[in-house]
Order: sequence, then structure tokens, then C-alpha cells
Amino acid sequence: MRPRTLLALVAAALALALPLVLPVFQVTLLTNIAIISVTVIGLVLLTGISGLTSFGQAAFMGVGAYTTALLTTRYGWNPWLTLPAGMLLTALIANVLGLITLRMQGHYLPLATIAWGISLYYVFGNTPALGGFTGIREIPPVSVFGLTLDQPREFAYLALLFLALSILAAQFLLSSRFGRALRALRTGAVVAEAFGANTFTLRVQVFVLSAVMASAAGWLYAHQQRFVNPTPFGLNVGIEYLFMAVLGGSGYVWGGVAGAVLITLLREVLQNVLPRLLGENTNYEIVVLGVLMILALQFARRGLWPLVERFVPAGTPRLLAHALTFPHRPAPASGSPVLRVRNAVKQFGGLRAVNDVSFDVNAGEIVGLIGPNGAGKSTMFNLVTGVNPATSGTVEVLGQAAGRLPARAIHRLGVARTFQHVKLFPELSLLENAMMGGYSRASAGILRSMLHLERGEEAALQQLALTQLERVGLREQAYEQAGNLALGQQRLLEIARALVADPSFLLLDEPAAGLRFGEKQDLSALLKKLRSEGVTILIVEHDMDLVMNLVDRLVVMNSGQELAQGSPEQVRGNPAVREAYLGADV
Ligand SMILES: Nc1ncnc2c1ncn2[C@@H]1O[C@H](COP(=O)(O)OP(=O)(O)OP(=O)(O)O)[C@@H](O)[C@H]1O
Repeated sequence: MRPRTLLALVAAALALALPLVLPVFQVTLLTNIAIISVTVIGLVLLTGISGLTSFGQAAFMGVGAYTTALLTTRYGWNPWLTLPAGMLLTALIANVLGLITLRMQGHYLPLATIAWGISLYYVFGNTPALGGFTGIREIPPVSVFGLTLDQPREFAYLALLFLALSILAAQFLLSSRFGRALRALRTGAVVAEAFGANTFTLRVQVFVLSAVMASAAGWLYAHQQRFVNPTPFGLNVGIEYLFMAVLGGSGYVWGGVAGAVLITLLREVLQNVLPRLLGENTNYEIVVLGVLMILALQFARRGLWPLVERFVPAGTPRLLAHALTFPHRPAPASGSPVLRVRNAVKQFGGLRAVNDVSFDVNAGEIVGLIGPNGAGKSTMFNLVTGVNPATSGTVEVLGQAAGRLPARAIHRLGVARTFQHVKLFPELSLLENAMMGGYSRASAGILRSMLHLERGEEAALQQLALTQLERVGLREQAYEQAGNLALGQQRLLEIARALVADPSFLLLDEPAAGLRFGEKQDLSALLKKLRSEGVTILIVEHDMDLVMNLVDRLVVMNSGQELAQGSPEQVRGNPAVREAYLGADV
């Protein structure tokens, strides 16, 4: 058995045993930890994985708690109906807030979460129907199959069940296509878009999911306490939840649980010990927690869980069985236009990085785009792949005008690319990095992923990724972290990722930089093989030996302008090219 499975089983056994053996007071503490953990796991998905910092999660707990408090006490609803009602209401509120705030970048988003965190707190406190700052009492207990959960020990099991489901769903989500795209939001949104993901929609979805998880935790809280008021849903509590995620390890589901356990227990201990030591009844535990937080940020930036994981290695991931087959994209007819660039101009302020460039790439060709540094080659790539629209002129990719399409839509036409500055996810395995290339071939959304009902698709993506890793010579390292690869191999991994997408048109930005001689030969052979399979290739490359022996045609750029076009021989013999770029002895 894998060490991590063993650890999970130990945790499950503890969860089953503890409510029976602990004194009642500690059982209540355990329940609190389970409830808080559900919210913090949502924060892990939102903040640690997707890079969206929120200080306002406690307010969403409040929405869940107040919904059930109001509907059960005033309208006599069964608590099992108020749970979906609260989650639905929270989803609606989060959706509206998300659509407004999630386009914000940098520190504006956290500031916005503070703003609505405070607003919701005052909505709870100032709404007479919600009992104002005194709150709502006499919330009925939850019943399960006729058993009323009004005793701490019984209720603890309900809270632990919610926690177990949250852990499982979050783990499933993270190991899915959806989870890989979420991971890309934090550091590689350009990659996610380049492989077909709508990053804004993903942001809204994960934001709503984390809010809904907080809402479910709020429902539990209301039926545990049987009383709600605004205090536990204020901004300072929201900040504390974020502390828990960061301290435990905001990039890890179990890190969220660890943070909730640590801070809740520590607060409890400090509340008992400090008054005895200091002889007065003050809130020094908050000061101690603050200092601990600073120390943790200084010495364990990624939180405490990665330290634990070092002792519990993940082992080789299991390959899934019963792979579906994705349809193979039919290649465009040989010789038909794949790319038509006409008088393309790209202006950055006063600089014309691309200045009136026109050229074609036809199906089944390998075309080289060459030129000295700063000639505008990467900018041209960005015009073709939809990262930047052209200032004027037209760029037509596979029959569609690229100017009006986002990168993800151009990708879905059958275009895949690599990047000049490698854009991989260093903490993920080569396999997972390569699987990202297949994002738009699969279709499982958030729900199917959380329930792990996308196994067939995942199995197919694993197989495709392994096949393409094999092709670029990286099969052996499939389960290693991408960050451990040398730069040249990282470029090969980017090619494997692009091939998983089954592209008709492949754009390679300096793929041979950092490769050794033998690796360059292998790369050249691979690209020729791809051409014979019908893949059209546009390649930017500085290695002239490789380019001249590989491409069918060349487009030469200099200072944003098109200098020459033609076969390698024609370009080699062109005096303007020799003078401007290649030098006399090419
Ligand atoms: N986003 C941007 N904003 C402003 N200027 C830019 C931007 N992107 C590129 N440039 C400028 O446009 C010019 C062309 O850059 P580009 O990266 O396209 O050249 P390149 O041919 O790919 O060069 P290299 O071979 O060095 O990568 C450079 O002067 C560069 O500084």
C-alpha cells in the first residue's frame, strides 16, 4: 500500500474513533475543526491552487448559516432542504461578485474581497429579519434517518462526513483536467488559454465552488451552535481562515486541514496557558498567532504540509484503465492555406514590432521564420496564436480571421504552440504537464471532475501524453517533476504538450535552444516525421544548420519588416539577408 493511502486510512480511522473516545468538550473542538476545514479547503482551491486571494470566505459561511437559520426558524423548512437552498443562494451571490471582481489583477482582488466581506457582515448585523447583531436563536437540530443529531458526539460524525467528502472532491478535482487548468491560473494563464481554457470562466467557477463549500460549512455551524450572529462571519475570521490555509500549506488539500487543526488547537492552548502565565485575561493569543504567522511566512513559505510530504512520498501515479479514444483531427488538404498573413502591423506605443509583413504557410510545409534578435518573430507568433491582435492588416489561421479570436479559440481550430521562454509547471510531473496539452480534447467540467466520473477521458489523456513523451525521448522521466529537467529537455516537453493537442498547425518558438547536437538531430527527425503525418509547422529558430536542413521555405524578418522569402537556397544567396542577418560566411 502507498504511504499516502496509509496516511489517509489512519486519518479516517482516527475520525471514526475520536468522537467516541474524546471528552465532550474536545469532541466539540473536533467538530469545529472539521467545519472550519471545509471552508479552508475551499480557500486552498481558490488561493493556493488558483492564486486568487480572498479575505471574505467567512462571509460566505454566513450566507449558508443565515439561510438555514431563517428558513428553519421562521418558515419551518427541513434543514436538509435549507442546505441546497443556502448553497444555491451563495452560488448566486458569489457568481455576481465574481463576475464583477475577478477581472481585477494584483492587489485589487484581495481589496475587493475585503470590501464585500465587510459589506456582508453589516448586512447580517443590520437586517432586522436576521435578528440584527443579536442574531437568530433556537435553530432546530439536523436529523438523519429519524436520528436527531443534537448531541456533540453524533453531530461530530456529520461534520467529519462533510470534511471527508470535501477532501475527496477536492483531491479528485485537482487530479483532473479542470484541476490542471486551475493550477495554470496562478502562474501560467497564457498557457491555459493557449491550450483552450477560458481562464476567466475558470476563475469564476473556482470562486463559486469555494464560496459554496464555505456555505455548506456555515450550514453545519448553524446546526451545531443552534444559534447564529454576525461575529463568526466577520472580516477578522475571514483573515484567520486565510492564515490557516497559508500556515498549513495553501497549495495542498491536506495543508488546509493541517492549518485548521493547528490554529484551532493552538488558540485553545494559548487561551488556557497565557492567562495563567501572564496573570490576566487578555487576548495575547492573537499576538502569538500573528508572530507565528510571520515566522511561518519567513521560514516555510509554502506552509507546513510540504514538510510532512517529504516523509510521505507520493510514489508513481496510477495509470487509469479503459481509455476513451479521442477523434483524430483531419489534416487540411495538402497545399491548402493554413496561415495567410497580409500587411500585418503590430505597434507597441511608438515601436512597430511587426511592420507590414505578408506571407503564407500551406498545409504540409515546414516554414522557418528567422531574423536577428528583436526582428519581431515572437510578436508575429503572438499575432498568429491570438495572444495579441494585429494593429492593422489581416492574419487568417485555418480559414478564420485571428484578429477577432482569443488564443483559446485559435487553439481549438487546431493550432498548438511552444513558447520562447519555456512555460511549464515545474512542480507537476512531465506527464501532468503533457496532459495539459489535451485540455480541449476532453470535456469534463467541475462536477464530473469532483465526482471522478471523467476516468475514461483522463485515461486517454494519460496514454496520449505518454505516447508523445516517448516521441520526444522523455518517457523514462514521465513521473519526475518538470522543474528538474534541463532547459533543452523542458523545450522538448513543451513540444510533447503541444502534440497531445493533436494539432494541424504547430508553432515552435526556438525549440532547439539548449539542446545538444544529438538532441537537435532527433528533433529535426521528429519534425520531418510530423510533416509526413500532415502536420504543418512554423518554426522560429536561431540554429541555422538545423533550420536550413529542415524547412521547405523561409521568411526572414529584420527590424519588424519582411526582408526576404524563399527556399533555404534562395535565402542563403540573398545579399540583403547576408548583410542584415546571416553574415558573410553562412
Ligand atoms: N509587449 C511588448 N511591448 C512593447 N514592446 C514589445 C513587446 N513585445 C515585444 N516588444 C518589442 O518588439 C520588438 C520585437 O520583439 P520580438 O520578441 O518579437 O523579437 P524576436 O524577433 O522574437 O527577437 P528574439 O529572437 O530576441 O526573441 C523588440 O524590440 C521588443 O522589445
